[in-house]
Amino acid sequence: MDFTPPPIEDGFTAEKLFNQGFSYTYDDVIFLPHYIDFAADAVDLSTHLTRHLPLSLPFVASPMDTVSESAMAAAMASLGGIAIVHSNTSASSQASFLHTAKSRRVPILSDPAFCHPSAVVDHDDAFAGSPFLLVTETGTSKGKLLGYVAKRDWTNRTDKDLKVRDYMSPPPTAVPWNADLTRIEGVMESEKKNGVVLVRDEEVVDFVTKEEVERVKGYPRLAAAGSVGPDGKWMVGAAIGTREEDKERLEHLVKAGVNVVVLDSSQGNSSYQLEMIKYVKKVYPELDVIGGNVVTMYQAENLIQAGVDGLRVGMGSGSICTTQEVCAVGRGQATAVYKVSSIAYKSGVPVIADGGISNSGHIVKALSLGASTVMMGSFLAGSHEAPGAYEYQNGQRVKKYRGMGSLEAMTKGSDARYLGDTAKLKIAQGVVGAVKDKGSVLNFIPYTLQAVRQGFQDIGASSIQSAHDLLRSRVLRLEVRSGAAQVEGGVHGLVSYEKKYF
Ligand SMILES: NC(=O)C1=CN([C@@H]2O[C@H](COP(=O)(O)OP(=O)(O)OC[C@H]3O[C@@H](n4cnc5c(N)ncnc54)[C@H](O)[C@@H]3O)[C@@H](O)[C@H]2O)C=CC1
Ligand SMILES: O=c1[nH]c(=O)c2[nH+]cn([C@@H]3O[C@H](COP(=O)(O)O)[C@@H](O)[C@H]3O)c2[nH]1
Ligand SMILES: [K+]
Repeated sequence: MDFTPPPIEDGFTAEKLFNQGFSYTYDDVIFLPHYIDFAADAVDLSTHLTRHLPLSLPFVASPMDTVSESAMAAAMASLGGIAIVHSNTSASSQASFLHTAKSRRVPILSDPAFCHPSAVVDHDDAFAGSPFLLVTETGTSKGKLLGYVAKRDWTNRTDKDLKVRDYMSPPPTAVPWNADLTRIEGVMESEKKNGVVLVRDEEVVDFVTKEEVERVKGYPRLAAAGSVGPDGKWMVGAAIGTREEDKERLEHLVKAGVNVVVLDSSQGNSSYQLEMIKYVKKVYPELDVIGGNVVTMYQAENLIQAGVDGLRVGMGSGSICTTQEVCAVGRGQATAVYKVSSIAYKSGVPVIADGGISNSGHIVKALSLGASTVMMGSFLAGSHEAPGAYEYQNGQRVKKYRGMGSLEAMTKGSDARYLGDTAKLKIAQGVVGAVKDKGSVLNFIPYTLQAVRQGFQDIGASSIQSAHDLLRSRVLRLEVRSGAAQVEGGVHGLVSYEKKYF
């Protein structure tokens, strides 16, 4: 890697560009290409989420209730990234997201329901949204497995008044919880079965079908390892708030093996957050804590002094955010990422660029302006792994995606934090919407990663660290794009076209 500035002065350094009184976002700026002396495949995108938590992929799923629950957590960890499970639910149910994701080493999750052999299943509520009902001696996940009922078969039965034991299928073969796809597939083949159950410590954790194994096998393979913590399980993060009751929530999460916590707030530079950072670091010194959100150097410095291990950057930049409109505060995301990173790196605190990512170019920009990872909401919502069911809107298959500060999300759980304890008037800082079906993150994340590698190659950065070095040694040059330049940079002048990336 060559860090000598090009002999011919051209473009602006980030330092100059971001100190002119404008708030810029990703689309405003464009990098000038540099010099290529390595292959795109050689670009190493491994990184750190926090001081002590390495990732092989710089991608983080946002703590939102339409993005990150168990399935997203297992999928992101299997790819080498991580998900932060949301806290818009009870502490025990948030802990169960961790438990479920950490109970397997494959990104497959059918979340089966359980029942007793003498149960009569006369309503599909018994399946709790899962395709399978597992029948155990105790009627819970912890008893001996006696058989199972597939919802598909149950729906066609005319004798639903019978006890389950009278029509259940025999129990599938058990496989240890941490078996990988090859092993699971091997067992299915040798036993000539179309499904197996994953079992851990006498607990049945899931039912894996051949169909699901085939689906996952069809996705691109990443060379990078999955994110496995010191406990040998998938790494999963969790969001908490800054109220007294969040200390109890944290205790539940720590028991469930949480690998990192995010103090989830739009304005992290508060006495509440500073106190919570100190509390977490004192009570759980081994646990890394991410503070935020911040967009200024001053906010960042306060949290760094309080002891954060990572900083989440972004205020009002999210696709569902209305904070800048409602509160008149925030910052253009490119400026925010650059400014916060320029102070955080001096203390070795990694920055998470949160919000506003809608294409691979935005990821290249975030990482090259100093972030170590990107946190995404809308980019991952609408995927197979996001919570919720698909529906149709104007003939398009979509999934719901909503802001955590939308009226709907607040009504569901974040009421206390939004209303304050005494406030009577609810003001939303987010909207409820829908995003189109994107398929599985296991499919589109590897392609996105490859696009990011190509961007890195163009600017001459062979790793995230080298991108940061290019930035700080003033070799990286950029410019602001005028409105017309932005139009020119997009597809233009065609009567019709189809945008297809892979
Ligand atoms: N990144 C962004 O631009 C934004 C994100 N959001 C998301 O919405 C959700 C909620 O964000 P916020 O409203 O900022 O949550 P928050 O919990 O930080 O703040 C809600 C209210 O509770 C108060 N509060 C917090 N701790 C307190 C304590 N210990 N005692 C008394 N009052 C206390 C705060 O001052 C604020 O008035 C989060 O998921 C956040 O990520 C919301 C708006 C903007
Ligand atoms: O102003 C806001 N009101 C909200 O209701 C809200 N909910 C989430 N967020 C933030 O947006 C980020 C996700 O943004 P993207 O969809 O652009 O990835 C998230 O990661 C959050 O930082 C909110 N911001
Ligand atoms: K916005």
